[in-house]
Amino acid sequence: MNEVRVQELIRQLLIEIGEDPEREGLQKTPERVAKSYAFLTKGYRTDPAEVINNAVFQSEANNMIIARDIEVYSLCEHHLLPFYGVCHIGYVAKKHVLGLSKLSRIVELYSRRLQIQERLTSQIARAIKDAIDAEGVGVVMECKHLCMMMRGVEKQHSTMTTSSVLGSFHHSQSTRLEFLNLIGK
Ligand SMILES: Nc1nc2c(ncn2[C@@H]2O[C@H](COP(=O)(O)OP(=O)(O)OP(=O)(O)O)[C@@H](O)[C@H]2O)c(=O)[nH]1
Ligand SMILES: [Zn+2]
Repeated sequence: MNEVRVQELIRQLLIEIGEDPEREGLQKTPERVAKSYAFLTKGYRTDPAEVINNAVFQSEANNMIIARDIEVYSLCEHHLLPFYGVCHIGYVAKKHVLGLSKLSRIVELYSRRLQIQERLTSQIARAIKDAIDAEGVGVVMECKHLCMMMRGVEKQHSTMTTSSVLGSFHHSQSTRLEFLNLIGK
């Protein structure tokens, strides 16, 4: 991302919305916004292999591993407004498990992009499945979308829930139910 070009675009945007980019409070705004977008979209410039960083460990146990309430902040691709909430992840390993922090890092990798919640949910599930050849993966995400709260239909209390289930979480109802039970759903 070319931050200097983004700064100029933000300056133009300020003018178009009727602001004066030279007034004191706005002088550094293009620079701040460019930095902010670089962070909020860093997922495009992050290499999945680097994120996982070989934190794949052998394990014979094939019980279910759960990470609950991982915070999610993303931008909706329709309005560039935030959606945010929590993500719950479960998987059953075949031979390998992932370093615990890597689940959160995979969430970051895909949430720091322009997204719809459905795709974000399935990309996270797929990345975990592929990284360790898991027997099954389940991801449930619950988010609030500012594009529905502060504009548009202006619904303040609605939450969107999405899920993606792969492998045994897809085929086996008992595995899926165990997952939903463990995440408290
Ligand atoms: N399925 C899905 N829809 C989303 C997500 N984020 C935003 N949307 C919806 O995308 C739709 C875009 O609809 P459009 O009619 O093209 O855009 P709009 O006129 O701004 O729509 P309103 O929000 O209804 O004012 C809206 O219904 C949004 O609520 C998401 O993550 N998943
Ligand atoms: Zn939106």
